[in-house]
Amino acid sequence: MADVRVKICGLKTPDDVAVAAEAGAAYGGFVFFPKSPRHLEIAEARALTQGAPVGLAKVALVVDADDALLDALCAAVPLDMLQLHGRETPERVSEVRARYGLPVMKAVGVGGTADLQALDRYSAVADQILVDAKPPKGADLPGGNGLAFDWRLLAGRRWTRPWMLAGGLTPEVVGQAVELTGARQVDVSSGVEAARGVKDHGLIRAFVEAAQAAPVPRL
Ligand SMILES: O=C(O)c1ccccc1N[C@@H]1O[C@H](COP(=O)(O)O)[C@@H](O)[C@H]1O
Repeated sequence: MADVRVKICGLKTPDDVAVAAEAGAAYGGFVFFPKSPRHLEIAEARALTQGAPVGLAKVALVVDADDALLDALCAAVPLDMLQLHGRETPERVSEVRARYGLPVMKAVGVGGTADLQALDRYSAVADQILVDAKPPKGADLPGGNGLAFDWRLLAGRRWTRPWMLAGGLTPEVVGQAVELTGARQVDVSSGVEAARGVKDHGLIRAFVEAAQAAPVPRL
């Protein structure tokens, strides 16, 4: 059985990057959103990603970014994927894919069955979809809040593109989340932190181990 692939998001230091890679994460996420405690300046991200092991796919997380930001980011930082985590329309997803030539993962917030249609819409245009918890009304961040949604909403759902489960995952619950949803990829930020925006290296290792030990059901 193939391992569950893990993304550790909100990496901010060279040690965060090294520990995520050594632990066996497939993706490292770098956040470009000034309201986030995980926000990086482009120069910081350039230094971090240039030193990253080749096996770790480098994902830039942006929120409703305009072309000026994406131009600067893509010119300076060696990236493997863009994660669009705002209110980007399907048309904008297609535009970003075409303009930058990088795979695009579109995040969709799920709070109830009404949100599931959006997953179908975006899976037609994005390379991957990220199924996250819908942020609470008035939240500063559209993700990275450590909140889970009811994973049973995904029961029996399939998409044509690879997808990743996110939202409130921790080393303790990731196994159950994988078992219930059949996710083959998982993403975590808050659940591997000692304080908001500060990664805990022991928790990163524990998360990757728990995710990779989870039995993925044949759904
Ligand atoms: O991590 C952030 O600061 C962030 C900011 C803006 C949008 C998304 C963000 N993080 C993403 O949110 C999900 C869930 O995170 P958590 O594990 O519940 O904290 C994950 O995909 C992060 O990549």
